Amino acid sequence: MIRLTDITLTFPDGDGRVTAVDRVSLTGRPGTVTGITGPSGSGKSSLLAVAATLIRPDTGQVLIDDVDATLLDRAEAAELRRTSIGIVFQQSNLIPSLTAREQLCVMTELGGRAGRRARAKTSARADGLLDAVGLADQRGRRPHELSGGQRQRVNIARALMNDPGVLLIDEPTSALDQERGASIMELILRLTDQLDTSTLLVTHDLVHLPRMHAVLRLVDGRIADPVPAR
Ligand SMILES: Nc1ncnc2c1ncn2[C@@H]1O[C@H](COP(=O)(O)OP(=O)(O)OP(=O)(O)O)[C@@H](O)[C@H]1O
Repeated sequence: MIRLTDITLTFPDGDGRVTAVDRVSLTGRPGTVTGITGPSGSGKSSLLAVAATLIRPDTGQVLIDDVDATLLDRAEAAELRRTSIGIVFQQSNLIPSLTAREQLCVMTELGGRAGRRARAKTSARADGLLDAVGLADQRGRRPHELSGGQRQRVNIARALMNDPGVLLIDEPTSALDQERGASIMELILRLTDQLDTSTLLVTHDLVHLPRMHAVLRLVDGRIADPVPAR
């Protein structure tokens, strides 16, 4: 579960400050996808960065599974991200030299689990997730040997490796054609349901909004009129 309460975020802008997010509140419940949409510059990515605990807001509370992330120091926030938040950024940041399977395994190895039994568990989870995203046959391939849609599937599987309660995704379909985009969206909806994640998804692609459980539209950093969702 993720709950953002009364979030305001400003950035320095010349002599003054620009308000990127203006008193926004939202709740993402387990097993649901909440869409965040709005025009360019409306604060979508800024809000997602706050939810990801990557930027501390000027005011407001960021509750991740009942922990207020705004009260944590950098190391504590990094640990919360590692254990509780899966993040899929707009630009794929897969490691070129690693196979799809290794991209996933490296996520739990970062946490320092190294024993033989732990490694077997990591491998089994990686294989299960690659299967779930439809890449069981491609697990030995490196990023340059995968299509854009397949790389996006690896990104999503990797974000789920540590079994996070919260999944944050920025523009997952922007680099894909309509058919591949629709299939990535189906995948996100299915995994959200199966793994019971609280998923927040930034998109300006209106065709996907009716599939989401809730939609929040930002204009100039503020929540605008509600958009019909399913
Ligand atoms: N690091 C930064 N420093 C200064 N201003 C910033 C910074 N990041 C974002 N902004 C400003 O905050 C506002 C919101 O930007 P943000 O990137 O969150 O919008 P967005 O809705 O995600 O846009 P897009 O759809 O184009 O990605 C904009 O006015 C932007 O110029």
